[in-house]
Amino acid sequence: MLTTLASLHRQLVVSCQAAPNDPMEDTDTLRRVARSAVLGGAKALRLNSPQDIRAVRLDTQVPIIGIQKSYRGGMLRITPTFADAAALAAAGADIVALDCTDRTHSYGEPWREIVARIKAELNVLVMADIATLRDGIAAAQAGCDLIGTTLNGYTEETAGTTSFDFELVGAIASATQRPVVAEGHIGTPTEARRALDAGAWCVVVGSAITRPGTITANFLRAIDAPVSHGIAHAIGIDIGGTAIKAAIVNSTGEVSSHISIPTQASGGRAVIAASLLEAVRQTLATASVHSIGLTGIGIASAGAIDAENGIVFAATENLPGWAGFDIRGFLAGHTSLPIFVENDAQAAALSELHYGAGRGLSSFVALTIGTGIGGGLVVDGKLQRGQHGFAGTIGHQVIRFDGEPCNCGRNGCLEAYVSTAALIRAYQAPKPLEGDDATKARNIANLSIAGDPAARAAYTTLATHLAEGLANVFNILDPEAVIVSGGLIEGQPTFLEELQQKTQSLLHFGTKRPPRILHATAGHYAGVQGAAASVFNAHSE
Ligand SMILES: CC(=O)N[C@H](C=O)[C@@H](O)[C@H](O)[C@H](O)COP(=O)(O)O
Repeated sequence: MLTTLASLHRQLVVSCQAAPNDPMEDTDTLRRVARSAVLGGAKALRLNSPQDIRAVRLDTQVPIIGIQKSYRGGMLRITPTFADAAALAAAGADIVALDCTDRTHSYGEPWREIVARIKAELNVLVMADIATLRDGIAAAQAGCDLIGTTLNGYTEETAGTTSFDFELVGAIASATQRPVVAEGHIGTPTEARRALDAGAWCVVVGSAITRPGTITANFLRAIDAPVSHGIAHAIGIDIGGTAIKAAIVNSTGEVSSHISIPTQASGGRAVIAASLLEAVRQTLATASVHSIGLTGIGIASAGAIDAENGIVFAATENLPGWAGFDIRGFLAGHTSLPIFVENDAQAAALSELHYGAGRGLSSFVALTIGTGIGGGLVVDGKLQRGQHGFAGTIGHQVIRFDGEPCNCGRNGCLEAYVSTAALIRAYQAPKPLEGDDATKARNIANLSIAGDPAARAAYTTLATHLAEGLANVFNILDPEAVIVSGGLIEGQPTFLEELQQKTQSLLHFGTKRPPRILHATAGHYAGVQGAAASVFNAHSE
């Protein structure tokens, strides 16, 4: 039996079954399908009923996983009794699989009893068909030899899952140390390979190989999808400290079906990840309802991002526990769409490049001013991420030696002088403002727009400090422009002009090369658009 198990390691098992009442539901037909699969290289088969097993055994000695499907009471149960298991073993199955989910079964015997009797009375391995990690752990404790993800998506708890859950495989493998069979919803060779790389012992593929009706329907779905006239769509997601924005974005930058979900950042990594998943699920569902074919999912997140691997390299306590999180790996367990991850400020720069003030520019720096300063750097029409994702971190250049404390732990960073908090500090109010920092800053912004001298003076202070930083940027990089954005400076009548003059006066040979400072035009959804742009960019490369 151990050699059977060893022979399956990293191999493909083909499930040769037909849906009830399908024209393929015929033992001789499935026998031929099985023979063909073995000729093609399948190292094992999964078959339903003693009858099919006996027929296929006449042709091949490859291991057979035997099941007895039962649909009594309208509910599918795999191998509901010990007698079923014994009949499968007698017909030639090497492995008997049975339903080990913890849902209530309206008929048959308790699965633990069946497992115990198979182990005591039959000379076969036992495979647990499960739906969740919890089921997998229980099955391992009950002594099952293999654990298969077969029923993920088919129980009430997991209903709605129509793609393979790569994360589940890894989680069961590490929690149980048992061989895990990746089974159910594996639609392509790439997914089969990915399941093995995610920790599966072997892969079972059924419908994608042996059900012509399902394969045909899949082709038709793609053919019948609305004509897109060359316009692609992607999901764009922007993870911020308070909200996660998500939308469907087309390749011209148009944003639709946008939603916003509270990040609940104080809950830490698991809670933020759950909010992210919810945003992805809702947007995928919307795309599906409207039959919108998606090219991929782009995620913009605060923190320094290892874009190549889709991992958060470093993050501040605005997103507690976020540092080190494998965003791509996490989402890959829930969708087969390709996933791209960018830093949020770098995504905003991408958005300006493709859909905003950066169109037609080949080199620029885009800054977003808010609770801090985010920056993105574009050179020769390409976003520069740097070796660790930190390129464009304009906010942490020191402009005052021993100056104001910065939240990075140093003193005198530009960000300590140009931010929401800095604006509030600079505002010498006749009477103190009410509310939280965001409310206070909004009030100052409105007062300044209305011409209030104290508010205008606060903005002048901000411009004076930002000019120090921008002069450095122009001196070091000599870009075509700097593009600035952020609610704080939107609609401020004289801010940009003042900033431009102050920067020029500090700049080396400033009169010969007046710095070009532009307002961003991508707008409120810049992060979401930029995240989607990273998907389209990857496809055009
Ligand atoms: C839920 C259920 O009844 N699963 C059955 C189990 O044997 C089969 O119908 C599936 O075809 C098999 O699991 C392989 O999955 P997929 O066909 O998605 O590759």
